[in-house]
Amino acid sequence: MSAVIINGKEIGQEIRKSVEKRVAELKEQGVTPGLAVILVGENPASQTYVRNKQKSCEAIGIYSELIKLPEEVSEEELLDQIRSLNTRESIHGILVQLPLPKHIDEDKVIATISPEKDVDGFSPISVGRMILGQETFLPCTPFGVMKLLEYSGIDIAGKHAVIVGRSHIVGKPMGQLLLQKDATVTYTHSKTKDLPSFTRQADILIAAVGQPNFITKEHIKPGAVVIDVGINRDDNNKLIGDVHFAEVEQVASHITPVPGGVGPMTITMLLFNTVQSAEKSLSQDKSSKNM
Ligand SMILES: Nc1nc(=O)c2c([nH]1)NC[C@@H]1CN(c3ccc(C(=O)N[C@@H](CCC(=O)O)C(=O)O)cc3)C=[N+]21
Repeated sequence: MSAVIINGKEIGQEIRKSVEKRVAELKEQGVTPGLAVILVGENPASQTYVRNKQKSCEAIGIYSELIKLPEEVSEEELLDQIRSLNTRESIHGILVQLPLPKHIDEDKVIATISPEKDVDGFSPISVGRMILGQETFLPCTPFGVMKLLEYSGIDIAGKHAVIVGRSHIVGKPMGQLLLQKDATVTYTHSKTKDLPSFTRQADILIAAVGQPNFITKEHIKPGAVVIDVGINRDDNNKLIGDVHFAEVEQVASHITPVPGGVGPMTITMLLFNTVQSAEKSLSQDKSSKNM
């Protein structure tokens, strides 16, 4: 028996089509959704990601603007750029590509992005709203995973979800979103003792470790749903996940591949959030004019 492979590329395409329709409707009302991407320095991986984000925007009619800053840019100058984007009406989403150079305080930078334009969902206000179940932008990767589960017809309520990894941008918010859908959630991490004893209890396993092929069949309960959030490069610079796909595929009921699983969903939800932000600004505009 082998697992159903959850096709993130296909599900992402389907969602992008509906986002594209919303872009067209916004344009009919005179608004073009706009995303500003700030890239600091010359990190080749970051350059590739940013290019992909811009291409994806262009493909569905979202305006995207790249702000390239040199590696040595001062923190204050970066903060000024963000403050100026916060007030620009044509910009509905602001994304600061991570990681940032060491001399810049990442927390401070993220906290400067207006929560109303924080389409990454990384700011403390956005995270607080998410945990309280309030209206906010959800972080794109965990949001994308929720969509993968939904489109694949996987029930969450009452299921035991085990998260491996507790990063601010994936593990932590992932557990919160699953909790909101009534999963029983266990967080595990690098200090967890006897990891397999936890992961083997998972109906839904989220691997967000950052180590290639870390999750093997010994970690998996037969019939589990396995979501691989890992993006690692092997010796030949090939993209591989945190899950040993060939092995785990034999025991899981569903599994996401790398590439073609969670990755394409991350960008899809960024587009989704940007369009959502533009729609919101339009409706607020209308209501203020009616006052
Ligand atoms: N502020 C910020 N927001 C981010 O969302 C953010 C970031 N910084 N820094 C870096 C990570 C990484 N990330 C990915 C997005 C898409 C793919 C993706 O589409 N991957 C494809 C393959 C791409 C390839 O082949 O290189 C896939 O998995 O199928 C991967 C990784 C967003 N990140």
